[in-house]
Amino acid sequence: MVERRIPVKVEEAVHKVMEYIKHGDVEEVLLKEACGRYLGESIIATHPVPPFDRSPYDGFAIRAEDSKYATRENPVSFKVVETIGAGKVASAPLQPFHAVRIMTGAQMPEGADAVVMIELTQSYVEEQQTFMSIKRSFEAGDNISFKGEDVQKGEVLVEKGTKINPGTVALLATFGYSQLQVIQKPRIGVFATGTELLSVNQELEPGKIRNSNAPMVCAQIEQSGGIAIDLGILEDDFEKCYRAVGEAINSVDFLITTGGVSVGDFDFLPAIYEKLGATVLFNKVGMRPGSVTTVAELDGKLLFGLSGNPSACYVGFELFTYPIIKSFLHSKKPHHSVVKATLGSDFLKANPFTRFVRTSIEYTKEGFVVNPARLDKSNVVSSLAFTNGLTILPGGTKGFQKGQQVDVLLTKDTN
Ligand SMILES: Nc1nc2c(c(=O)[nH]1)N[C@H]1C(S)=C(S)[C@@H](COP(=O)(O)OP(=O)(O)OC[C@H]3O[C@@H](n4cnc5c(N)ncnc54)[C@H](O)[C@@H]3O)O[C@H]1N2
Ligand code: MOO
Ligand SMILES: [Mg+2]
Repeated sequence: MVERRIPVKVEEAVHKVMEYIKHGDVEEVLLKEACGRYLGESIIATHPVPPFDRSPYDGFAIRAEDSKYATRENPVSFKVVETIGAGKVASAPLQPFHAVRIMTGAQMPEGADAVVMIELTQSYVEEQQTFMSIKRSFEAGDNISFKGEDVQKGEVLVEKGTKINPGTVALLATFGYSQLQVIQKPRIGVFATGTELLSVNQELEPGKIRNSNAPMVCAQIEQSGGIAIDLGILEDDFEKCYRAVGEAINSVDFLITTGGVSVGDFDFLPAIYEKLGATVLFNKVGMRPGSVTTVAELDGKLLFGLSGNPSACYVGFELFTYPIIKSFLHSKKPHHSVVKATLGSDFLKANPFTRFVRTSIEYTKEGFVVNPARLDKSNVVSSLAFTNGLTILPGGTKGFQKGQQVDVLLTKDTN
């Protein structure tokens, strides 16, 4: 008699897994290696940005009050006393009716309180002295990029647990972080189980297929910010699988197996979890594909028993393993984002379980539109190449029609 499994709701299954969140420690990396990693320390502004008042234009720094009576009919002239490019500072405080020719990014001379763009001035030379004149007045503060206008000293700019993007790298560089603390990546072992499995470089043989799950899952792990450790293929042999799983768990933060979790004669994972003394969080989820996804816990470590069917394996990872990886990385938003979209095709057949349709989501003038990515069956692999989201069709007695609004889980890593 086959054991009857009680399905748990998807949200409940996710909730159960999230009770075993483990947060990663920090490690130091060079700034050039930091993009894509998660901040292990908050970035706090150690100085204002810009650190000094500076000119946002190529022009002339003046005292605004000297320009008060400048008009088209009565231009006011300034003696140009020096020229400073970015990186240089004026040699002396600015005197009345003097101007410093100043370039974008250069520090404002002491005493100057406005900048006139070059295009609004006329320069001329008299007795070997350069002058410039202007035909309108300026207010104090005109055309100045003020110290601290971008960032105030002491501001907490980016919090620990934020994914570092090229913009974050710019900020880190601004504050002199040539090296910084990031969260260690979780090490995740992956076993593909199945006597039918060949490695990628093997020729097909009768009854055999190439192992596509492990390379896919390793890519999913890497894309989510973890380190994938491909532990190879295990034939469906209880003792061999039991020993391999038992040993591997000690050297990784999480362990994924694919296949062998259903009720077949050679589906050994349930018995392996039992013999290992692991606590099974659930072994059936009210979803399609991936209903047989099983998650167990042993000594605080999670064992993800993903389904062998490629599409079910993919979905199981994105729903359960992805948020655990993100949580390990201290992400404050560990789950994939969900957006509203319009169904581009009919799904008329009702299903008691929540369906996660591998979907190609497109952004059109009318908003997001979703269509199934090729054949929507648990055992297909081809749809996965065109999947960038999972359309969530709640279980029930009704089907869904083209044009209906649905929720879509974006599987592209946006967090
Ligand atoms: N009597 C029942 N049979 C099945 C049930 C059920 O409830 N009762 N559930 C079905 C569902 S749903 C799924 S999903 C699969 C799950 O099977 P397993 O997770 O135990 O996986 P396997 O049996 O090992 O393999 C299933 C399928 O996937 C192929 N596979 C396995 N590993 C890989 C890999 N690394 N790369 C590519 N393809 C792989 C394997 O050859 C099988 O075709 O069970 C149903 N059966
Ligand atoms: O678990 Mo199976 O993937 O529901 O199709
Ligand atoms: Mg099976």
